[in-house]
Amino acid sequence: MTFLAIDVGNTRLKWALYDAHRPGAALIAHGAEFLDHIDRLAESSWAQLPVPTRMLGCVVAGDAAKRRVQEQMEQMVRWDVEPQWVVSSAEEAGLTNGYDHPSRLGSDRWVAMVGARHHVLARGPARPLVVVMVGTAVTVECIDVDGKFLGGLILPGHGIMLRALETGTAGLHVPTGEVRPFPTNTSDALTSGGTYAIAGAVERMYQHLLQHSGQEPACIMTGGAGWKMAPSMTRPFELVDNLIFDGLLEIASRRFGA
Ligand SMILES: Nc1ncnc2c1ncn2[C@@H]1O[C@H](COP(=O)(O)OP(=O)(O)O)[C@@H](O)[C@H]1O
Ligand SMILES: CC(C)(COP(=O)(O)O)[C@@H](O)C(=O)NCCC(=O)O
Ligand SMILES: [K+]
Repeated sequence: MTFLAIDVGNTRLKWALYDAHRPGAALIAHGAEFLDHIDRLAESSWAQLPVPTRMLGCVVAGDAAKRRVQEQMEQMVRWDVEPQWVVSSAEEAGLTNGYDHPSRLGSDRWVAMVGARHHVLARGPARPLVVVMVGTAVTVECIDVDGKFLGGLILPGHGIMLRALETGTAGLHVPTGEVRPFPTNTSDALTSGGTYAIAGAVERMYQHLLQHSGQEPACIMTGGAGWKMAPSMTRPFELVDNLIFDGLLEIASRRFGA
């Protein structure tokens, strides 16, 4: 009973094939493609793959991207698997959704929160939780000790911040710099500005959650650019590579049964 997990973000599609649709399943193969390259998945990365029995994904890159992924799945002659996509809901896998309109919450955020909550529960008692996802955009979610998603921030990721500054000013066209406490050149000033904007926003949410719960939150970070942020955080953050896949496994085990 192989399981294909797919996460279509605004920059890249990430996929992973597991030997079962349950938490802790063994990873058989995985990969990532920029969205422009979705249309060659069938003839490249997926060509030699064992046939998936079930599939579950999350997509925030729009309906056209979703259709292109489904087209690739249809092109796989030996595959006979129905594409299923997570939609954020009021409740899922022990998590409750405090969003004003639960279905408007990005499904990648919802799935990552499911993964993070179960990551904490697998290690000990429930704790309040800050989940940071550093992708095209950055999201910072707060979950209370009972598993209620209280709310979260959306801010621009590194790339968007730099592009916004480049296009919005006359004099900011410089190579990527280093993160410095006291930047003394334009490159370092831009790179440090972006990094500390994110770190500062996260710190603020940590404080909100600490104040709300009266208990130190656990902190988990994920996403393609998470490793860039890790050294600049003000609190100890656990960097988890595959939080979205962990969430998809958790949801799949409930949805598809044993
Ligand atoms: N090898 C890489 N390929 C692409 N983007 C990368 C890579 N390493 C880090 N990044 C950064 O990660 C971001 C994309 O992360 P990702 O989690 O794939 O985003 P999304 O889920 O929004 O598609 C990019 O904005 C880029 O800054
Ligand atoms: C916030 C996001 C753009 C993040 O996308 P990503 O950086 O993962 O590509 C995405 O989760 C989204 O489109 N959300 C819908 C709006 C919301 O969550 O409120
Ligand atoms: K994402």
